Amino acid sequence: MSSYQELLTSWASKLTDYDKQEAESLVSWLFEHHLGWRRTEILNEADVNSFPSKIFEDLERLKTGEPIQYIFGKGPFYGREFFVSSATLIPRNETEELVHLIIKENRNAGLKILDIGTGTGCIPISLALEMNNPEVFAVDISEEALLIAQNNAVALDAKVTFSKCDILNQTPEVTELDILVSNPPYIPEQEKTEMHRNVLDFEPELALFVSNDDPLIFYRRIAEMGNQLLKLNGKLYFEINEKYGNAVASLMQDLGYSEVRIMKDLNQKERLVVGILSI
Ligand SMILES: C[S@@+](CC[C@H](N)C(=O)[O-])C[C@H]1O[C@@H](n2cnc3c(N)ncnc32)[C@H](O)[C@@H]1O
Repeated sequence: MSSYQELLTSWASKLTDYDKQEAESLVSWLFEHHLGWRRTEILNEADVNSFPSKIFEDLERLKTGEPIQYIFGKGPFYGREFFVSSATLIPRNETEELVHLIIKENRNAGLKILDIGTGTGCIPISLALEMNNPEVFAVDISEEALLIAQNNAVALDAKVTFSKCDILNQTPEVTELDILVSNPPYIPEQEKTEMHRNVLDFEPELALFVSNDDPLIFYRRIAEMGNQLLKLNGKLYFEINEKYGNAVASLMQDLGYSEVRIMKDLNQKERLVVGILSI
């Protein structure tokens, strides 16, 4: 028999890819998922022999650096659980901030919105459920991702129209938009070497990387498309690589967007750029 804290410490020490705090948080998530234990509960003793075998399998997967969201097949975003798969990015906290900003700044009813590169559908589904009766569309190049996004919309009872579109070569068939939003791939290939292996080995390359030669390719293409797809005074919201705030902002200004703002996330990193189409 071991105490909760002893087990937590001993299992966390096996997750050598993570710092102590991260590892303990992952193990406490494992305990909650498989055993219904909450971290706040004080358990005097636990009999490891009574644990379901799945928890040991999942611990082995965690040890390889596999993100816990892929192991469980779901992850939290803006107060809801979203299915994830190896074809989708795991929704991030920065993206919750993007969603929060859009909700806060757009209170009118019936706004027409398009999300480009939707992944799990976390952005359009959250907007569909939190905003005032919007009409929401979303596209992605990946059919597997679109299937997951569609499942999320059904499970969460959100009305979103999904379609397949390669936005580097096609234009979505949705016009007169009030809001265009995207968190596109934005990591130059050269940054791979600096990345943690739980991202590199498990998250889809298609969702993450752009060529070193043209890291802003998605931003330029989407901002250009915004000229056709947005209404006059429609808004473009981007999540960005913190290194490219000024470059994305000036590209937007050149393409006819005004009141362009670069905004910081809670970690004080430049993560969002917003502009209004004014030509
Ligand atoms: C950084 S992920 C963002 C996923 C999701 N919006 C989120 O914030 O969690 C970028 C998404 O863009 C999609 N994507 C990549 N290339 C694309 C293309 N040419 N056309 C459309 N979508 C693309 C990927 O499949 C991926 O789902």
